[in-house]
Amino acid sequence: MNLFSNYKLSKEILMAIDKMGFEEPSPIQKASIPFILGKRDLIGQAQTGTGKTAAFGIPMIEMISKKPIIQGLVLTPTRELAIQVSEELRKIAAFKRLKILPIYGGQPIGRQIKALKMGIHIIIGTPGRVLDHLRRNTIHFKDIKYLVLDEADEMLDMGFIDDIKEIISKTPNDRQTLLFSATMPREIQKLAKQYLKKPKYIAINSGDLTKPSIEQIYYKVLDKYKLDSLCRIIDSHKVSLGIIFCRTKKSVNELTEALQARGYMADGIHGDLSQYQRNKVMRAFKEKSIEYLIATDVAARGIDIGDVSHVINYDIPQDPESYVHRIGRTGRADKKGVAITLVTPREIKQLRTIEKEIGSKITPNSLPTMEEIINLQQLQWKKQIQNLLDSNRNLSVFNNLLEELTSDYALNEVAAAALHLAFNEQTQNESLNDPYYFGETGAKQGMVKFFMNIGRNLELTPKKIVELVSEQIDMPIKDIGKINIFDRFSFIEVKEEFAPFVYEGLKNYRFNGYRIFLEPARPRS
Ligand SMILES: Nc1ncnc2c1ncn2[C@@H]1O[C@H](COP(=O)(O)OP(=O)(O)OP(=O)(O)O)[C@@H](O)[C@H]1O
Ligand SMILES: [Mg+2]
Repeated sequence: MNLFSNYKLSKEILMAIDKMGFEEPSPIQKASIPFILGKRDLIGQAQTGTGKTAAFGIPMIEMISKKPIIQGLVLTPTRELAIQVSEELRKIAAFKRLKILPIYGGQPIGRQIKALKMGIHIIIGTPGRVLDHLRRNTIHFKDIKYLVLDEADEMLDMGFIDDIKEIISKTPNDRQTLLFSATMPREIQKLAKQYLKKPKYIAINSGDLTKPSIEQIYYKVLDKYKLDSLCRIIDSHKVSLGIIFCRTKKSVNELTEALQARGYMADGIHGDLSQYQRNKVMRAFKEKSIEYLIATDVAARGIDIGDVSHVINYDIPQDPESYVHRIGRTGRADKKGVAITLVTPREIKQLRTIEKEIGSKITPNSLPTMEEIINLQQLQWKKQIQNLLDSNRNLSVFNNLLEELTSDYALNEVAAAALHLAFNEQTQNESLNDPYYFGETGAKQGMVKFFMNIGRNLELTPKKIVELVSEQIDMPIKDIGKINIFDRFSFIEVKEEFAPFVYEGLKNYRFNGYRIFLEPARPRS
């Protein structure tokens, strides 16, 4: 028996829920559906991917009458989310046959005006475009009974607040108002009380903003090796679909180009692209014709694509809320997911702040070595070769070539050379991540000491060494530790968490053609 039938829902709605494959209500649905049916205002907070859309969608669609006037309004912060929410609500309303229309910027307004004349029941819109229609008098909200702010904290955030206030002022006072988000900062709750009548506050797992089904890890990387590090990371994980977040539109463009040039199936999305392009990229990603979606925070909130196995913060998010929403694009409904954050030396503090705010730990991981990646790739090659051989595909075009080669070389030599060529030059790169020693080295507690031999770089003054080292690790050395210089031999002692950066930044460093030799100080025996 479908557990949704415990609620006072009509047959049309229950049939739709059944068809959507929902067997039992999620915790936020359990808590909100009866409450909303009871006509009360509500602030609902529950983790990402736990069904907040249906939590407001089911009772709202239940209560809306078939009379063809606009009775429901859902506001969302982005166009992609408006499209997605209207798709989900259409499924819920499939048998009741309500007309549901997304209206958002970037779409020809004429087409929307025409559609609005078709007798629409529910509008899902972005604030700017909704306001545009209100001002043109092409939309009327005097019969609105239900107003939902999805991603309420984002919606009420400074940039949107005036638009939202103006929209709300055009709706009747006796409307029911519902706010939903995975994050609900305290200020927002206060502000919300202005617009809600005696709202009930429902929070599911509010102490733990992120889901245990999302594995959270981070890698320490240096800015100059970021792209390389990213490639190593994604090559060593089994990514089925990945969203890679960048801070700016420019870095989305640059990373997209760099990944495409390296043969990854990647495409970018951000607010400066045409809506046509944005829709095209989203569709390609959903259909899996691209594997990596490179995005700004425009894709951070609400987007629900079930098979996203990995979210990668190429640039660390600006605030803990953004982190929560970004990583919530994976591990949705009952699925598992992996969230990876790249952290440069200057960003360590920010990572700690995020950890503190979200109330869970982000585990450090070390970059896979070249050897590990080669092993992994060899496995993939093996599989591909086996598949090709098993497919009985006709490969006779190579017979002549093979005959010529095998008259001079052994067959296994020829095969190995062919594999080498196919396998490309990657094998020649050196590892970025040789293991280093973290033991008792005479370093102070919580510090790691490296032995540094500057070879015959005799013109290196102590001041110059400090300067060069700071430059290489992208951080003033005085901020993270110190250097002791004794003639050609020196020690660098740094806080433990910065040790990987120092090692990665210095171990292959050359000055005037001489390599600076760096090795972790051995424990005193
Ligand atoms: N009761 C249910 N049983 C099974 N699947 C469900 C149920 N409710 C919702 N889902 C599915 O779970 C997925 C996530 O739902 P939804 O997008 O509403 O999450 P959300 O809580 O709004 O997340 P976010 O905070 O990221 O916006 C959707 O694909 C939805 O269809
Ligand atoms: Mg949502």
